[in-house]
Amino acid sequence: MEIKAANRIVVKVGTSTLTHPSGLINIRRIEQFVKVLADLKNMGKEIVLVTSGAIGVGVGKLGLKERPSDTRSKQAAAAIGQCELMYIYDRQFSEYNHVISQVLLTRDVVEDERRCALCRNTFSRLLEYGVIPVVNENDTVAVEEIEFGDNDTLSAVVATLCDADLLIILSDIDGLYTDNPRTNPDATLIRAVTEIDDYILSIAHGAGSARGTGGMITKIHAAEVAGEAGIDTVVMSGTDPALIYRLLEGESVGTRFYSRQAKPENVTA
Ligand SMILES: Nc1ncnc2c1ncn2[C@@H]1O[C@H](COP(=O)(O)OP(=O)(O)O)[C@@H](O)[C@H]1O
Ligand SMILES: N[C@@H](CCC(=O)OP(=O)(O)O)C(=O)O
Repeated sequence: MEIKAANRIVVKVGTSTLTHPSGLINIRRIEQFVKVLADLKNMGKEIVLVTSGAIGVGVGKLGLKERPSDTRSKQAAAAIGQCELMYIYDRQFSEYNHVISQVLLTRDVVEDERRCALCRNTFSRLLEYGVIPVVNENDTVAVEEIEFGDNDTLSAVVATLCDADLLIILSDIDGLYTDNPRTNPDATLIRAVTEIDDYILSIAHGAGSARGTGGMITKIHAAEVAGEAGIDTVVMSGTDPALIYRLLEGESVGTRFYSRQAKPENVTA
């Protein structure tokens, strides 16, 4: 599918895009980001937002000096931060007259047919109502993402559950490079990936900052999960949210992972 034609879009934003190096929320970034999503909605697109940041916001609210390293404290911080995070989004989206909803999930919902169907029903009705679902992991009942990872895999699961046309993963880096550009200055950006093979898996490494958790490898796994459902994934920088417009206008932005069903004819990886 041409990116321009994508109508139902899942956008995932991570902690390192939403927060300053201090760990506190990056107000300007969130404002710009919400404005772009609200505008896309006004253009007729259906938007589902998968957002991290609960722990970061909770840490700020508790006045802790740094992000805790033990799971129990991270769960508590997430529980505290989640409502503040939703309050921030609700206030921002309300400025543009958009209604949001909170959906807390665990990525294993897809393993149970009934739970999977319940999630699908909720998403489809929310989208019919014209609401923007705002999704995060339920960190009280699952700890995989806060212990090992990120919300990247969750975003792919959500894209599948919503039958999305496109998954956009906003990162602190502008796409997949031939090596981690933070450690190898000669690494170059890969514009298109038509197959997630051993080479692609070998160049994707872990997180690059104290606030990032999954790194590139979890984004590749997310692209794999989405790809199996016929959904393309774009990994791109979240630094300038307005870049999403350029992507949706058809410009080559970030790294595009083509799903199995959507291999283009003239793309070189
Ligand atoms: N091949 C690669 N190409 C690009 N970034 C890579 C690669 N391997 C590892 N990385 C690291 O992955 C990081 C992005 O993931 P992460 O730190 O989890 O942040 P976020 O979830 O906000 O995108 C990059 O900043 C970079 O340091
Ligand atoms: N669900 C948690 C943690 C998930 C997390 O750190 O993900 P990410 O920032 O995408 O690597 C939160 O909202 O803080």
